[in-house]
Amino acid sequence: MVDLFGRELRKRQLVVAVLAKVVRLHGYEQVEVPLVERATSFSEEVVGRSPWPEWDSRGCFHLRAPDYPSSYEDAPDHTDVLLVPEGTISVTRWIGCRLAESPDMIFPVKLFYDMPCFRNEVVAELTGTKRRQFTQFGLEILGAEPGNSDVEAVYLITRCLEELGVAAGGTRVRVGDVGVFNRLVELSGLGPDAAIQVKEVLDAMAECKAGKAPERASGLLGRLAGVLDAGGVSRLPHDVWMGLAHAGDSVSFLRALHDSVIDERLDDLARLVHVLEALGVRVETDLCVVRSHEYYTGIVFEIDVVTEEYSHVEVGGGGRYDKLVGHFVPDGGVDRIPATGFAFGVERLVELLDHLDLLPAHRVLRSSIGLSESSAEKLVASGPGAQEYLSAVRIAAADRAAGHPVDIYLGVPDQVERYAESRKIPQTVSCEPQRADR
Ligand SMILES: N[C@@H](Cc1c[nH]c[nH+]1)C(=O)O
Repeated sequence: MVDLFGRELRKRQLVVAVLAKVVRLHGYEQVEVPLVERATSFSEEVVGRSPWPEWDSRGCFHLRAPDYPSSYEDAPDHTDVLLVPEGTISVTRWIGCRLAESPDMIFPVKLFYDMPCFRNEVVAELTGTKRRQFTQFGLEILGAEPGNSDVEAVYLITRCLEELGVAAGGTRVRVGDVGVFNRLVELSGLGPDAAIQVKEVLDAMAECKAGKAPERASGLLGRLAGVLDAGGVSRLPHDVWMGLAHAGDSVSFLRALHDSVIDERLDDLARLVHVLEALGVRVETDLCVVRSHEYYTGIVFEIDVVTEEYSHVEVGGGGRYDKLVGHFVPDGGVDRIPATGFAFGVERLVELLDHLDLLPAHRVLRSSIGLSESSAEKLVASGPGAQEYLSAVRIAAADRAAGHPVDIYLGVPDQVERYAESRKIPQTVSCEPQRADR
């Protein structure tokens, strides 16, 4: 975990502010959730069988919070909680509880959030953008059937990146459908543990195909063959799994099965791709895109930024999760609230924007969208007296009202110039003491 200050912090704030501006413009409302969440929200029943998050349950920070009933002298009860590893669970828990209070809630509900998340990454794997604390900017559309809501989620990803300066063709969205994966598991008679191993391999293969550490591919294919053999999978489904993992165009392997469930999913996927292309989104289909979170139920996608000289695979991802909200409606009774969404890893975004030179100093310091902290255009050189400060506030008021940041000097008197210089504040004005208004 790191401390952030100055330019680095402002970069992140700028990116989040741009993202928030885009999604607000599209009618999304911000939601803020706590940093801890009950461990029960992440139980296997809710989030599925694969270890959470990212294939290993040790990847979460678990805590036991003591609850003292009425004084610290009382023996405490305990609540098992964890530091949130992502936003979707908390947001769906919130909406589920709200739904119980107001059953006539009007759907869809369009939300976004910007929140710190925590994952206990292995120390040797920590990097500048893979840290144990990171920021997610996410968006959820709750209570909307598959179709246009998926289009909107994916389209907004491209709009967000465009607004940050990434050219439209630079954003690539890889789409798949976990419904296809689930059906193939069923057809090939794979047990739950084997299915999770296969899913993990496909997830990694999707990354390889997208260009991230492609040298892993042959090892992954070997591992897949091993899992399928150990699971006693018969010849045809065996070949389909291998072909799916291996192929650039995994759709044709699946079409060859002539299975109505799979065909229907592929038709929906083709429709989604068609609409996205009409919106100018660069989209590729890859059925190896399955995502690690098991709450997904349908369309899933991963977001890359790929230009001629630069490639960042997976700056974010998302998908449909039609069965999650129901788990959080107290007293049950709600089986399906269709929902979709995505999240960006903000640090990854900052890194790639930096790489593409899209966060130059003037943009970070003099952003037009509300980053005024300490990037003052003017310094009012106030002295230590209260009256001087009141004058300075009056002097600063007009500029501030017009949106120009003004800093009032609060240091020792003979250091004003050094201060202005070191903070690179272009203009310093002195202030004459005035009498305070009565
Ligand atoms: N919560 C998901 C992203 C997402 C948001 N909505 C749907 N999916 C993640 O952390 O990867």
